Amino acid sequence: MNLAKVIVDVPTMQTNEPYTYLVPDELNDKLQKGMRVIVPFGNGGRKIQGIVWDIDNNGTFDGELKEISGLLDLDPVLNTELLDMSKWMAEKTYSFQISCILTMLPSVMRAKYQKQLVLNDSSEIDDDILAIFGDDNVVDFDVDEYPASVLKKIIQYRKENKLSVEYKVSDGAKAKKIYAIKPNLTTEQAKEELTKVRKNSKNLIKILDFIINHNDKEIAQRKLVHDFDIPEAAIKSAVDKGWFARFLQEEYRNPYQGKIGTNKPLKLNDDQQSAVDRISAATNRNQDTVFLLEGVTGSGKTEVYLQSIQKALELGKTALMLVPEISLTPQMVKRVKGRFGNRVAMLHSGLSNGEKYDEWRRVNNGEADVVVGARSAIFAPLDNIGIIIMDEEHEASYKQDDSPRYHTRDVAKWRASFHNCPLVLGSATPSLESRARATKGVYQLIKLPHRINNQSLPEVRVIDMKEEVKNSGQEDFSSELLSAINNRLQKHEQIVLMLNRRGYSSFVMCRSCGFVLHCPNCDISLTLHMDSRTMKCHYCGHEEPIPNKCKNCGSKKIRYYGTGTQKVQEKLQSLVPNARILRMDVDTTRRKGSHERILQKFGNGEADILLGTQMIAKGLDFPNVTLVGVLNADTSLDLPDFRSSERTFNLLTQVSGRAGRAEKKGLVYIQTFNPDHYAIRLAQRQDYELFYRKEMNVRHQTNYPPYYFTVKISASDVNEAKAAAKMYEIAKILKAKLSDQAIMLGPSPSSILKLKNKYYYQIIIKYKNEPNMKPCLEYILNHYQKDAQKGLYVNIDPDPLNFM
Ligand SMILES: Nc1ncnc2c1ncn2[C@@H]1O[C@H](COP(=O)(O)OP(=O)(O)OP(=O)(O)O)[C@@H](O)[C@H]1O
Ligand SMILES: [Zn+2]
Ligand SMILES: [Zn+2]
Repeated sequence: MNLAKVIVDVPTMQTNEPYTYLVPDELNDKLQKGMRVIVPFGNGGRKIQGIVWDIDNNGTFDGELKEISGLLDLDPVLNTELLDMSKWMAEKTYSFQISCILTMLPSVMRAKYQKQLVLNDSSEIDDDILAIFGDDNVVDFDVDEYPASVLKKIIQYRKENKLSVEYKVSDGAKAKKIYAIKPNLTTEQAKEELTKVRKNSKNLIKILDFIINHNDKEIAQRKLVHDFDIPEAAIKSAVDKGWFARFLQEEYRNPYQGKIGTNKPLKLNDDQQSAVDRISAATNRNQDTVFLLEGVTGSGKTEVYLQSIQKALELGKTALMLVPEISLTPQMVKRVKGRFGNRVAMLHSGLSNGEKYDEWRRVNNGEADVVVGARSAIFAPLDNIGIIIMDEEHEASYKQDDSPRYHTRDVAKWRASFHNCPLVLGSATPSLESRARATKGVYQLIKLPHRINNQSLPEVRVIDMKEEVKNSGQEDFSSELLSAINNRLQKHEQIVLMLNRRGYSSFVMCRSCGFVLHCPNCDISLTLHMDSRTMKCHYCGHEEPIPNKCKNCGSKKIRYYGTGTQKVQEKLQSLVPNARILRMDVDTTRRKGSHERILQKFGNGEADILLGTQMIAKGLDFPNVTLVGVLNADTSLDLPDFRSSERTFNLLTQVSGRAGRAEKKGLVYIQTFNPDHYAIRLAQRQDYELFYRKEMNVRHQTNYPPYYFTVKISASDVNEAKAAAKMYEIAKILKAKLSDQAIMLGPSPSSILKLKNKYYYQIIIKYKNEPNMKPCLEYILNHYQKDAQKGLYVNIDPDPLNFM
């Protein structure tokens, strides 16, 4: 028997194993591992998508088998490497293999299921039901489209088998097709025709001229219209005459077409050169070494990446470079595309789904051998990888927040060892975990301690806002920062200002009774937004009108507290009326391409000040920026998370690094209410190594990573008591199964207890050596799976980055 093992698109624990199907004869020679198929599933035999995990041409099976119904692909969409990886990843992240597989593929390849209503027997069926079908026997069927009276009848007819409901699997992965033209005439024939056409048939003459000059050329119809000024109607009549063959051709959507110039490799300085030498030696020798490239801001890490990629390409290998989403700036694209041209595929959220699919196919077909992208680009279907790079390796966005909760760094390591190639982790402020591994010699440490051209790091001044408020009542702009802003405006130098809170005011409080307006769905206060004149929840998107009286006591004494980017922009504009200010935050960058447009404008000198949230802290390389101001350095310090010092240090160091990157010297102001906090003091010195040692001490004393491993288990339910009770139950299991060296924090409500109408309770376990941990977590996952049907979800987050 020809059998295939298929991983089905039913994400439950019971279906987390491949299912066996019969391969029908007509698919025998076509079916390959890693293809998407349609298979019947369950008692009703509804059709779902699956992935072929394995094929056995001499299989035996006792019992009844269903047949594969159809193929969705002509070539495999997952190679054996990615198939193996999906299994490893499912185990590592306590998730379902099918979820991992779907995460690896472009979203358009996740099949959609369309319910259909089928008419089996039209006798004795009411007219209003027959009308649904029109002339067909099958129609798409969405339950909410019909009134209850109609649904009732449908249910009855179903019982009588006159109607049935089926599922159609529809594949969203469609290549874009365009018309292309190819001349059918030889040059001689065209010349011959030319003597026959009338002198005033201008368009036909143009067409024949085209054929005479380009007679073997295939050309997009659109191009023929554009470049040769031939109207579509004339092309059609040439097709009718048999001069042209017209056919449909696949076209890649290329968002960068023709927009990017070229650039040449720069002459490396000694530190950069020795970095490239060490990295490419590993590529040469097929060694899966992990390098930690610790380079201060502006030390030229990108050039090291590009030249190391170049070396891999020279050996006929491919390269994968990951950057945080927000660093995929026009500058970054220009540098990489400008260096390697069309060989580069870009994968990021700024592209439409169609564009992403096309870029993915260029990689899958081997047409692109350099991939640059954000988190999910780690799954790009490259063969023969010679180098993997992760820029800003400390960035939290490398960890996915939903299932599968993978960290890109772990996947990158897996792929590097599969391909026997180096992995380069780069940052000015490496994560403590990575830096500690470098100390131990697990990673190779490479340092770039100086800025390019030996420009010094900018001077950083810390301003105590407690004093400032006392003396001048100023909350947003200290007098020192303001005079520095004025000074730069006069000199026509540029300014970057960071305020880590968007919106206008962070909360609204009644001064009579102290009532704060909260989101009805979440345990979070609503933020005032002036542009839309609404109160918004930043977690679930809930919006409501700005209140004019207190919802609790009816008082009109309502005050807005705290500031966000919108309010600061207003204030700043009134302080420096002639300055041109650009604001960059989630609200101004929602539209496709707006992020790029803002940065382009700033880069072109069309604005003096770039004001934004942490979005502006990373990667920007503008030579004319000489002043950076952090308006409130404390926002990330106050969070109940053991990494808050590390995050604050990183953010301040990164944003400081935007100043003085070229010839002109940079200056940075950090405004804070905690001027003596070590994270702020050390960020002032931009001394990563000292911060690392200090913070390692803190972690050692408090038993946190990198000294301990952590795992977070959480339960959520619309009923708070149920979520809490479940966590206490789980706590009991954990206590029974784990050693007494494991430290358990909780059960406790999560810091945001209520989110999108669900309550969250959690346990955090810190542990060192706990052989029982994996089986124990798997037991919990299996055991509580059934509760998901009732709306109670138990989630496991290994090595969580978010403790709240
Ligand atoms: N060898 C070189 N010669 C001249 N200029 C260079 C050289 N290497 C890099 N540069 C330039 O130095 C500037 C800073 O480099 P780059 O942006 O790569 O720094 P970085 O280390 O990534 O900094 P950050 O961590 O702050 O993003 C860029 O404008 C880059 O073009
Ligand atoms: Zn009130
Ligand atoms: Zn909400």
